[in-house]
Formats: sequence, structure tokens, C-alpha cells
Amino acid sequence: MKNALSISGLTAHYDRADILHDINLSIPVGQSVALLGRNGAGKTSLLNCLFNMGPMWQGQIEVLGQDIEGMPTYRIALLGMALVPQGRGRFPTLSVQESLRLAGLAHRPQTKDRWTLERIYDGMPRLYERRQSSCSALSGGERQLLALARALLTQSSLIILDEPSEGLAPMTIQDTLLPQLQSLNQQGITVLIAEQNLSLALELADRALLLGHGHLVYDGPAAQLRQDAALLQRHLGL
Ligand SMILES: Nc1ncnc2c1ncn2[C@@H]1O[C@H](COP(=O)(O)OP(=O)(O)OP(=O)(O)O)[C@@H](O)[C@H]1O
Repeated sequence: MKNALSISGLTAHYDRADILHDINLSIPVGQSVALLGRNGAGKTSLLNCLFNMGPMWQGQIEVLGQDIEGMPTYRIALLGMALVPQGRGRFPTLSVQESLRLAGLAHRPQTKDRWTLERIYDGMPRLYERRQSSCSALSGGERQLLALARALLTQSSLIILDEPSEGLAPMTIQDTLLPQLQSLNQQGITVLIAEQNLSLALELADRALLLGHGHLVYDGPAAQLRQDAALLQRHLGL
């Protein structure tokens, strides 16, 4: 399989409002890609289409080689794609360790480099220190780590993150989030990350996608987008 994700002719709408217009893109296995766009550009809607849990859509979406038209969300997840949702999900009364153990129950095929609780704690010592705490008592940065760890424990090879830096202090992004996200790609995981934080997105990804009012207005090297002041000003207000 060459592509982790293939999208062609994707158009999506809520009621009568068109949200995405003729999106075409594919993401090769192992690539890290940033999805950029202002508030309301359609980033979350696009990510939700991939899990069949957002707007109605037409076109074709292939996740890890499988056409997902009409497929229920839980089956799409079992193909090996995990979502770290905007707001990091909710896990109110569980402890960190319980939450991680639950995520590890996903029925994914055995893989060579399986993620285990020990491997998670090794790479994220902060979660080890907080393993007995209630998830609701975690800081924003710790919750983001937990959400990422849960995605890894599903043994997914394609991880989708929706604005992971939202609400985090710049220092937390730099010291806690960035190194963890950078290590995903080094571990061979394909990453699609929706972000409004341009510098974080461009530090993580070699390739950038830019959505403007539901149209894909840029798909190319991240470094080249950084140089395009007119496009950044028009679609990100920078
Ligand atoms: N459930 C819904 N019903 C109707 N319209 C919606 C719904 N969810 C989102 N929209 C609209 O779809 C458009 C795209 O929203 P979306 O959340 O996908 O954008 P976004 O780029 O992720 O923005 P943000 O960065 O603010 O999360 C917006 O105009 C939004 O108001």
C-alpha cells in the first residue's frame, strides 16, 4: 500500500450549507502533513469525514487502502486510524492508568513494534508520574499527552490530530507536545495534524495543506508556504 489516505472529489455539506468543495489529496505512508486554515475553514469537518462522523459527503475516501463509504466509525478505527479530537476527548472519572488500559483493549492485529503501557510510560514519564491521578485533574498539556498515548495504544499506523495545541501555553507546546509529535514520524506513523498554530505545524510537517472556505488552496512543501506572504495573509490572516 502506497497511500495511508486517499481523498478524491470530496464535497461535504451540513443541511444545505456546502462546507468542503472538490478536495483531492493523498498522503503516502509515513508522511507528516499539516492541515491549516482559519476558524471555520473546514478542518474539523474534513477530519470528521474520514471517520464518517461529520457532515454528509460525496466523493471517495480510502483509509489504509479501504474505501470507507458507508462504513461505521468503529470499523474505520479498526482499519488502523486513530483520532485525537479537538478538546482532547473526555475521560471524567477514570485514573490515567485505567484510561490507558482501556485504550489498549482495541482489537488491532499484532504488530512488530507494539505500543505497550511500559513503552508509553518510557516515552512520556509525566504520565507515569500521574498514573494514579484522575484524568479530570490533569493539566491541559498532560491531557494532550494522554489523548495521544491513547491513540498510540490502539496500535494505529495513521494518527489524526485536531488542533492539539489549542489552549496550551507556548512553553507547554514547545517542551511537552512538540517532542512527542516529532517522535511519531520517526516511529513510522503517518500523521495528519490540523492546526491554527502555523509555526508548530510547519515544525512538524514537511508538507502543508491549506484550506480556505472549504477549498484546498495550497498543497505543497511546508517551507514554501512559509515564504508565501500573500497566501498566509489571505487564508490565515498572518
Ligand atoms: N454540526 C454542524 N452543523 C452545521 N454547520 C457546522 C457544523 N459543524 C461545523 N459547521 C460549520 O462548518 C464550517 C466549517 O467548520 P469546521 O469546524 O470544520 O472548521 P474548522 O476549520 O475546524 O474551524 P475551527 O478551527 O474553529 O475548529 C463552519 O462554517 C461551521 O460553522
